[in-house]
Amino acid sequence: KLGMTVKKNENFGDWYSEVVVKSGMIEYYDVSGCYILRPWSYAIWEVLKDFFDAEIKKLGIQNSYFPLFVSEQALTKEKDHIEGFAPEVAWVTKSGNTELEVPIAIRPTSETVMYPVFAKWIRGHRDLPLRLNQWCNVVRWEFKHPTPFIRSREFLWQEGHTAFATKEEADEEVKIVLELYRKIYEEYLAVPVVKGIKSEVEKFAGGLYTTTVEAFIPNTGRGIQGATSHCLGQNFSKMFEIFFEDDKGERSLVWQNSWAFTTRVIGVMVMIHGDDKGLVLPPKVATVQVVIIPVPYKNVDFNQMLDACNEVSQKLESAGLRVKQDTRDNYPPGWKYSDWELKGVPLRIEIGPKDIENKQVRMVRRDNFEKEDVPLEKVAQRAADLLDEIQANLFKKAKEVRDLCIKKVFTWEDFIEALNDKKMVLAPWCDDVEVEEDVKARTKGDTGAAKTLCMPFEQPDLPDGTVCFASGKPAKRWALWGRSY
Ligand SMILES: O=C(C[C@H]1NCCC[C@H]1O)Cn1cnc2c(c1=O)CCCC2
Ligand SMILES: [Mg+2]
Repeated sequence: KLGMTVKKNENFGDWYSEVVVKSGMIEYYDVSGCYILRPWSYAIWEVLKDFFDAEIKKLGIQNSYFPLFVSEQALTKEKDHIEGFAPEVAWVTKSGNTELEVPIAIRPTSETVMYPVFAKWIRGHRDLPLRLNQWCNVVRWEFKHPTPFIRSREFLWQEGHTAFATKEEADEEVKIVLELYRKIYEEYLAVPVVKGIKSEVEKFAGGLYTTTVEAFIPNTGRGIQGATSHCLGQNFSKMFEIFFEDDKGERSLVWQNSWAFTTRVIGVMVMIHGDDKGLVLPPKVATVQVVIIPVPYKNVDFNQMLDACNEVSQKLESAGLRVKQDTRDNYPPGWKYSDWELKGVPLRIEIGPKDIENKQVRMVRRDNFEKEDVPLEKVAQRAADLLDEIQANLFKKAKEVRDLCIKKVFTWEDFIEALNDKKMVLAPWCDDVEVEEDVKARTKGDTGAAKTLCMPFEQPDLPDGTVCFASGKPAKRWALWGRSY
C-alpha cells in the first residue's frame, strides 16, 4: 500500500521505519547498519551543508580532505581517546586474496589522521590559527540497534579541527560553532535544543570539555545528542607533539577544538515533525516547498489547466520558492494530495475550473491542513508568508511539547517518577563522577539507564543549601538527565 499504515503514537519504531521509506528518503541496503540516502533526504543534507559551509567560511575556516584510511600506529597514539572506542573501529585486513602486512583502519573520526600532519605544518605562531574542516563519511561499527539517520555504521558529517595559540581563542570558537548548530536545529529544522556542557563521564574522553546541543524525542522519552563542539585543550597536542614557537620564542603546545554535526539531524527532524500522514518538512529545508496540482474537470480543456499551473509556478519561482507541478495524467488529484502529504511538502496549491474562472487558487497547509482561497495576483506573497508561518508554527509546537517534557525535581523519588513518565529531568547535582555512575546503575532497566544529557548553560537559580537529588551532597549546579539514544 502506498500510504502510511502505522500510527506514530501506536508504534513509533515501525512508524519511523515506514515513513522514511515511503516518503522516498531511505532505501534499505544489504550491508547491516547501512542505508541509501535517496534524493528526498540528500537534498535536505545539501541545504544544511550549504548553510554551515558558508558560515564557517565567513569565520575563515577552510575545507580540505584527508584520507579515509588510518594507520594502526596513528590510531592508537592517543591512549584514552581510543581505548573505549576500539570495538567500533573497522579494519581493512586484505586486498583481493592477499592479507595486508599491517591492517589499516577506516576513519571513525579524523583526529589521528590529521594531527600528525598538524605537527608538521605548525612551527611558529604565524602558522596559527590553523582551522580546517572536512565534509566526509565515517565508519563506526555500532552494535546498538541501527536506525536510519539516527545510528548507522556509515554516516555523513562535517568535522572541524582547529588549532590556536591560546585557550581563549579556542574557547571562543567552541561557542561560535555551537551556536551554528543551534541554528541548524532551531532555525532550519524547527527542532528545539538545549545548549549545555557534558559531564566528565559523558564528555569526549580525549578532550578538555564538550559542549552540546541536546534534542528530545517525546514519543520515546529519550534525549538525543544533536551535535558537539569540543575543546580538546592540549591533550592531543601533547600526544601528537604539536608545538609552536610563540612571539617570545617560547615553545608551547597548541590549544585545539573539534566539532561535528551529522546526517542524524535529518532523523531527528522526521521524528519530531512527522505525523500519521507521513513527513512534515520545515519549509527552510524542504526540497519542494510548494506543489501545484491541477484538478481537471470533464468539460474543461486540460491545456488551460496546465497554462494556469505554469503561470502560478513561474510566479512562485520568481519569488525564490522551490516549486513543483504535479501534472501527471495517470493519477487523480486525491491520490496526489496524499502522495505529497506523505512526502511532507509544506504547501499545496490546487487549481480547479472554478479557481481559473475566479482567478484564484486554493492553498492547503501541510502542518495544520488549513485551506484558503488566494487571488492570483497575491499568490507569490501569500505562499511566501504561509511558508514562514509554517516554519514558525512547527518550531513553536515542537518547543511547547518539548518544554512539557522537562520536569524540574529536587528528590530521588520525583526524579524516578519523571524518568518513568518518559520525561527529561532537571535536577540539582553535586557533579561527582561516582554519583553519575551510581544513578546509571540505579536506573538500569530494559529501556536503558538515565544519564546526564548536559549541564544547561541556562541554569535556574540554585538556592543555598540545595542538596543533590541523588547523593544528598551540596548541589553545585542543575543537570538535565534522561534516557537517551
Ligand atoms: O569523534 C569523536 C570526537 C570528535 N571527532 C571529530 C568531530 C567532533 C567530535 O565528534 C569521539 N569519538 C566517537 N566515537 C568514536 C571515536 C571517537 O573519537 C573513535 C573511535 C571510534 C568511535
Ligand atoms: Mg558512538
